[in-house]
Amino acid sequence: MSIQAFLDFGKSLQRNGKTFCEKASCNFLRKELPVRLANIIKEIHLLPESLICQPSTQIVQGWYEKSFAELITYEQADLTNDAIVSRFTQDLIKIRNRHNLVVETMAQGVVELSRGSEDKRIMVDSVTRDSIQYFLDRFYMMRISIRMLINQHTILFGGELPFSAGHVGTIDPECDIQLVVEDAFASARSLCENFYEQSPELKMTCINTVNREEPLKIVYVPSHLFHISFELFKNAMRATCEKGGASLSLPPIEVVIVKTTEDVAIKMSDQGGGIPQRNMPQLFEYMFSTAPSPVDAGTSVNVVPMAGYGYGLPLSRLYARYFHGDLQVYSIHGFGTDAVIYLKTLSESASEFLPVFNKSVMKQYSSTR
Ligand SMILES: O=C(O)CCCOc1c(F)cc(-c2c(C(=O)NCc3ccc(C(=O)O)cc3)noc2-c2cc(Cl)c(O)cc2O)cc1F
Repeated sequence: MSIQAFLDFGKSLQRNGKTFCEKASCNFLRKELPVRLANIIKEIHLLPESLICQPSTQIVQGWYEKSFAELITYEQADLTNDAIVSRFTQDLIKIRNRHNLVVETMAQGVVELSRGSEDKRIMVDSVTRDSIQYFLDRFYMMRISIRMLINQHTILFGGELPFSAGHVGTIDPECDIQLVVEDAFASARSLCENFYEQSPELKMTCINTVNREEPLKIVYVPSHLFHISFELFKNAMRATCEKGGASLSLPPIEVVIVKTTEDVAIKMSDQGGGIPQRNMPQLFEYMFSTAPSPVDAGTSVNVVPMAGYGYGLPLSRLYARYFHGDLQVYSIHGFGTDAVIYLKTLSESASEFLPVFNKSVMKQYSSTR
């Protein structure tokens, strides 16, 4: 699906009526969701045995198999029966809630593997690490796509409220990029103030090369852009405050947003000291991110780290890539870091970027089986 297709379907409710559209949406989802779940389940089976055998991985696998089994009971259902259509929508809400903690539970499975909870002899070799990195990128991207399909349906038909008026499901047809980025900055800033008792200022420049003097708007999912921006601002503020120490004036975080006919680019530049090039690959690694967190290391539990080895960055890159955008980080060690979010300007070009399951995928795992 492209963002435009999601939008067109949502807008067709006025023309075709809600009941007709809910049946059409059910008919699409009862085929599409089991296919996406089946792809994930097939790929879980290809994981290194050392990860599959972990208790938390087993829990996640069980959730996917249970949800698949529930959805395929609708394969031949009579969708002219309103009660069945309504039950399908309620079951989607139940399935989405069942999977709310998949990221954390899967991360726990990776931690259990790293700690060798089952068998101290398990060392995570680089081939296993690579296949886990490959799997989790695909696994979490598929999860983003499944939750997008379910959320669109449950907001349009399940009585769940859209984020605000004018939105079509989770999509804002006129998403004001500057406002969402400023919102994310404010949220990260209050977290920063609580933790560091200081925070850098924001210096923002907006350039709209398509319609000068107009606000920079595109059709997008504001919650995705907020999630990505919030994560990047947290990192930039952490580096700036850690480097700045108790100095009175911190260098600002400079944001430049540029919209052209092709792309929207959002660059966030900080003077937080940067990272050595040798460390850059680790930023996006799930295995690195799940190293025992500062809290695990015995720090007092009330110390909530600004950025605590979470999956924040790799997941943010998946959100950016989901509709064919990207997230890139350029760091100058000794000076600071630039993080750039790229989004598609045209909603027709912003189509879902889905992992496909085929023979070449199986080769990616073959060396670990
Ligand atoms: O919780 C999560 O998922 C995010 C966890 C991630 O947490 C991090 C974090 F917030 C910020 C940094 C960091 C540092 C740093 O820390 N520099 C100090 C140091 C100096 C020397 C060496 C060395 O010699 O090895 C390493 C670091 N410098 O720039 C950044 C930085 C990183 C990103 Cl992705 C960004 O968007 C903006 C930034 O300013 C690194 C993180 F890792």
